[in-house]
Amino acid sequence: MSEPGGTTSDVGRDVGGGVLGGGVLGGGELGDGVLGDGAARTPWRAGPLLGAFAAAGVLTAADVRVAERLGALTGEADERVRLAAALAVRAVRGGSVCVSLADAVALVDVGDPGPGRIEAGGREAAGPGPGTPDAGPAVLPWPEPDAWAAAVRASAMVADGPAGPADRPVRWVDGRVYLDRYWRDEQLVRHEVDARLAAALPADDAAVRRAVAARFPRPADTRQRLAAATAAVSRLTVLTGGPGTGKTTTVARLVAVLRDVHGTDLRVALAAPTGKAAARLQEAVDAELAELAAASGAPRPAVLHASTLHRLLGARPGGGTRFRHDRAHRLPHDVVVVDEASMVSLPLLARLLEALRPDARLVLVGDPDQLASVEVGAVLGDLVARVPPAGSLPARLAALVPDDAPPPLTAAGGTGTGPTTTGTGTGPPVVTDADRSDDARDRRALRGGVVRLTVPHRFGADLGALAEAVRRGRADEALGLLRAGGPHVQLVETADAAPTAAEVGGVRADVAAAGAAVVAAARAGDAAGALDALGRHRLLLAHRRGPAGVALWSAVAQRWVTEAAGADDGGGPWAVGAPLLVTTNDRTTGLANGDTGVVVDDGSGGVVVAFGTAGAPRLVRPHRLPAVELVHAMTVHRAQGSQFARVSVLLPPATSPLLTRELLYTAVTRARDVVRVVGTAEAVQAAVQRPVRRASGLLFPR
Ligand SMILES: Nc1ncnc2c1ncn2[C@@H]1O[C@H](COP(=O)(O)OP(=O)(O)OP(=O)(O)O)[C@@H](O)[C@H]1O
Repeated sequence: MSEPGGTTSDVGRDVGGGVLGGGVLGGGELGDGVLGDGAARTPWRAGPLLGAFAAAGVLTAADVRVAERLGALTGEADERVRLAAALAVRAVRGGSVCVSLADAVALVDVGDPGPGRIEAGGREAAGPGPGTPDAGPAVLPWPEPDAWAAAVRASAMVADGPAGPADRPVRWVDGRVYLDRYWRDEQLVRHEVDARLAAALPADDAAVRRAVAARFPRPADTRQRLAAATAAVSRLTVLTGGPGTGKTTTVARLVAVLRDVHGTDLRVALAAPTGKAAARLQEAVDAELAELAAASGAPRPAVLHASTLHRLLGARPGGGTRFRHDRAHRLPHDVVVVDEASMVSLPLLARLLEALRPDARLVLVGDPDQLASVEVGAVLGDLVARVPPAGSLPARLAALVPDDAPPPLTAAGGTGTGPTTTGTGTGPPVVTDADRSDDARDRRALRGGVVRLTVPHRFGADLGALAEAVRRGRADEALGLLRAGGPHVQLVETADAAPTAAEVGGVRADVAAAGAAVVAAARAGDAAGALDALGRHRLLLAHRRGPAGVALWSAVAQRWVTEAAGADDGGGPWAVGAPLLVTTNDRTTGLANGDTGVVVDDGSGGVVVAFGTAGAPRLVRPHRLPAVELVHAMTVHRAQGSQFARVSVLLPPATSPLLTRELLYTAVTRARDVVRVVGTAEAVQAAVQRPVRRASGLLFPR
């Protein structure tokens, strides 16, 4: 398991390590080399069936090699079974937990570009990826479905159903095919989450009511009060909402409510998937808690430290999938809050749930409409969308905060128990029309401890409306809002996918102004000022390479800044004012992959690099730094968990497989004040119309 921003070979390691490292088949058979760098270029000896899928670009060499190896190790020669395994490996590379064999045909049919093209972390594959135009069901020798399913279920490679043997590398559950390791993680999450929701916690109702009312006094704070009450009586709270809807504020006050009720000794951990997000969380929560204390005349509470999830769990040197805290060595905390939970992968959530004390409260906070984890799973989205088991939570909340809790769903509306499931009890949930409204969905999700905040407090109305149109998949509306523009929204509609110099004139002005301000502050030795200026504007792209990629545009932006700032040192990585991105995790300095900093004059002829926030800069000497690169532009994936006053997003051509609804939504919502979208109308529409689909079994009853 790698931290966010992990490479494709990290994902490969996950697959190989999971299948074999778990001891199922003996160690080390599938090392990094199988899925690691260069695998796609390595020739392989595929049988005719897998060879056909590989030749069509649906499978990569890595998919095929893993499947063939598993076949050899389990004595399974049937190519149809190996094909199912290869499709499961392919699914994992694309972020899915499993593959539904029935859907696999349709996915390729609709031109799914495949995970080889949409790599984890938004990386593009070096060579042509799966889903090249000539791939399609007409030319692919798909096995006959019933015979295929029967062969898979009967195979020695495959465990059939949840009760199937525990020592098989692949598992079949109701038509879904998993690499077994991910099925186990999914089961763990399912069981732990359901156990947390099964029974509401006892609480002093009067004390909870008093604290909730005191901490959220405004009449309009309804959903925030509901969230705090949920955290008071549920061992799982999922707090969701778009940017600026008050999630962080709610977290701080929710902690205050829990302390009011349970005492200030309550051990609270704040965590986030990235160091950057953790720093933001800590700063915001501490500021809010200090303000609350000041307002009530209480002494300022001790600072609540936030850390990355990996650090909280006790990552071991060298990474790996095991942490110091696990089922045998639980975390000591009474409350664990995880921000930016949309970036948490299924395996990482599984490890966290294992490490939590059963009586500890878990509060997951995030925006499920953003890009999901760079690794496997879209677990926040799944927890919000799944049909939770019936529990006592809604009734408990209705009793505790009657004015804020929505009335329970009624059977008359067909929604009394939420969407029904098909007769076999194993099919997908059937959702009636009455269930589809936001209101019905929110009420149903409350059974799962999910509270969605809906009122944006920070966004300009035009920016909020744009984000909402993108989130809801309304392409024409999103394009209309962009074209109409406003104080917080700009569209530079380009004639061609590649913008002209005139079309990026505004981007250039913003890049140059922010960059020159960074350089000026850095030259003056003003670390806080440099970090502040660094957050004024960010250029975002979908791709790393190519004409619409970070590599090219970062170089262009660097030239703009160098010209604007009159830098005479070429703007290299140690030039004063150079913006740096950390590209690996480093225990010595505590810097994490994704942290950004600025090279600052140290006042005595040398330089230091300032990281952290303007409020609390951290200075690190260059020789102590882990791997860094210049960051005049970054991918949208990288920007997740950060916000900037102004954002310019350069869209790739409409045909780019990276151009998805989640990507555009995440890009747009990185802006605190103004977003500028540069691209063709087709690109905007293509993005909004293309939601990412990640297969997972969490949405199903088992
Ligand atoms: N109930 C409320 N009434 C008025 N203002 C609020 C309320 N809750 C939060 N705010 C304000 O709204 C702004 C955004 O809140 P906050 O940062 O908590 O949102 P967020 O959802 O965490 O945003 P992001 O996703 O961008 O981190 C802050 O200025 C906060 O003080």
